[in-house]
Amino acid sequence: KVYDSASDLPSLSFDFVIVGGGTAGNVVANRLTENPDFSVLVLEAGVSNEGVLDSMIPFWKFGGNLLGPTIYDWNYTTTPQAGLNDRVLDYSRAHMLGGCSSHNGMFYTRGTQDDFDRYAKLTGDPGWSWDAILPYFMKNEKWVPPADHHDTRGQFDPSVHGTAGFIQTSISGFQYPIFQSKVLQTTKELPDVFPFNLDMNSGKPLGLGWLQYTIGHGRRSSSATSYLAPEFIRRENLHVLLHAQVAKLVDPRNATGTLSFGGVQFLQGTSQFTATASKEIVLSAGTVGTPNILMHSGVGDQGILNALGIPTLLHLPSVGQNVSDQPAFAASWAVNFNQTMELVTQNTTRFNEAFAEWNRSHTGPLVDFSPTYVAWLRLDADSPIFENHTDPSAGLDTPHIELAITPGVAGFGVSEPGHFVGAGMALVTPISRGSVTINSSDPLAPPLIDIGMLTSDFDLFALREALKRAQQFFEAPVWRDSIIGPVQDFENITSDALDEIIRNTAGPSLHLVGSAGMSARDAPYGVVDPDLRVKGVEGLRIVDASVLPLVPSAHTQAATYVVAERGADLIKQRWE
Ligand SMILES: Cc1cc2nc3c(=O)[nH]c(=O)nc-3n(C[C@H](O)[C@H](O)[C@H](O)COP(=O)(O)OP(=O)(O)OC[C@H]3O[C@@H](n4cnc5c(N)ncnc54)[C@H](O)[C@@H]3O)c2cc1C
Repeated sequence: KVYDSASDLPSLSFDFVIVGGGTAGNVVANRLTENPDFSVLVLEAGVSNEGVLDSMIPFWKFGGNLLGPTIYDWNYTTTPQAGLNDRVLDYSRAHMLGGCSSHNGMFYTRGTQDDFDRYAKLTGDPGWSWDAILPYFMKNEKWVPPADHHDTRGQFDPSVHGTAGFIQTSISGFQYPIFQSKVLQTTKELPDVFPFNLDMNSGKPLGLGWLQYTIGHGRRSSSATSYLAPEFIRRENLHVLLHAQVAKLVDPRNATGTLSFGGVQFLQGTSQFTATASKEIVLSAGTVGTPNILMHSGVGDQGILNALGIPTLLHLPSVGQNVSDQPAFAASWAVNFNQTMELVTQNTTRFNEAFAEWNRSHTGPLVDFSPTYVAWLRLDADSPIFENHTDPSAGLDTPHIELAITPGVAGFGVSEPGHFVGAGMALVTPISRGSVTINSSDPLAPPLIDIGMLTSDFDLFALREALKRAQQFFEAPVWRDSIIGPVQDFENITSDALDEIIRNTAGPSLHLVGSAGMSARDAPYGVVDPDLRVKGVEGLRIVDASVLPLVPSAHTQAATYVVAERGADLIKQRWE
């Protein structure tokens, strides 16, 4: 059941308390309550996703309405980013059931075999390898036909997808035929740079292929709509409390010589409550929320905690450190055909028609976030940057660069009239690192989010290369008759001027990971062991994107879902 008020809960004592009803937390809640003997409380600070149209309609303009400042977002900002000319950026984290899966861009990209094999190596646990994790991708996924039921043969590889899982995935369900044929023709004209890849979720994504989304039947599929669907939320042993912000873990004990916590303190309005877990507390508050709670509970770097007068219960200096996100920017080109997203974004009548169609049948131009192909590319092996930097990618089948090719303006900042094609460019293997830390002893004060963006010259170099590849893409012969010109002239500027443009316009992909990274059991760094148990604490696990020690070369929700599916299995193995 979902509750709005703590006073309606049947009790404040459960077997498991999960902090955060987000992308990962709801997976764990569902899986644990498959066992009728386990009682579970989920504490979610945010609001319900129920009936929130902006969360249901995939088209980017709707999800965009949920980003800050709104009640659906924590409305965080970063610290001034030195690599971005000291700009302070909005840093969105969802404040609603389903977490970021309720308001993200829905790209469904798993990362590479190399990424997961590297997690296995770093943790010393083969259970995190690609082969061991693949069944969890399958368990999470329910592949469905696109909204328009077009023939998808040759657009994906069914053998690498799950059809009986929870999160619905599909290919774009609205067609832009001129754009599509040109994109596919480009893979034929420039096969060395942009070879066609049938399925970017096979573990080997290099090349260009059809993007897959966490969208089913024209609607967003989130951890809230799936793992907390009515048939699950009905379970007698599952309790989800909204508007419940966890302040810290309380009632520390040391009876067995190892630290444990008796309860979780949370606030609803001005009232304070403590929920207890007889088996385990699971932190699933995300890469920003989880380290924040740990530090306010006295688990973190002693120096930071001492300075704020927070008693250190466990000196764990890696808490909140080593975070990374993928820097991104965008470029667009004006075109002379009108089959682009601007058909609806720049024409109110058509937009209203599309909205009416979506309401009627969940079909039409609003069924995709921004119908897209993605090219996953490596930097040239002989790039001069490798003279000073070791390749940060996990292996030779892992991309450095992502180009999201869209039938419309990319970056969403351009409002001039016309029709466009665009490239969203990201560096998916950043070297720059940042931190999530605190500068107040008040658990309700926002944490300090320093994403360290573009502090490595490797990252800047890679973004410059990404732009070159995007230019190369739209210079292929097939585009010649249709490109009118770039929205921003990157051709006739110096490389210093280009760096300035990047530093002034690049932003985060919002794929933050690493603030509670997993490491090998005996490693002198890291926050959780390969079983996701907080090192040095009994009865406390972390199951969310914060445990990924390095960002996968992809968008991060799919990796978060498999962390959650495996995390739930690890917890069950301990208690069943
Ligand atoms: C705008 C945006 C677009 C994105 N686009 C994509 C995309 O297209 N594809 C993709 O793969 N990834 C995307 N991502 C990233 C991806 O969504 C996240 O990596 C992933 O969802 C993180 O899951 P999580 O479970 O770690 O955290 P979350 O989903 O953020 O869940 C954490 C939950 O904990 C709650 N919480 C936090 N603190 C507390 C507290 N103190 N007490 C109680 N509850 C608390 C939060 O309200 C939230 O519901 C995007 C992210 C954003 C923000």
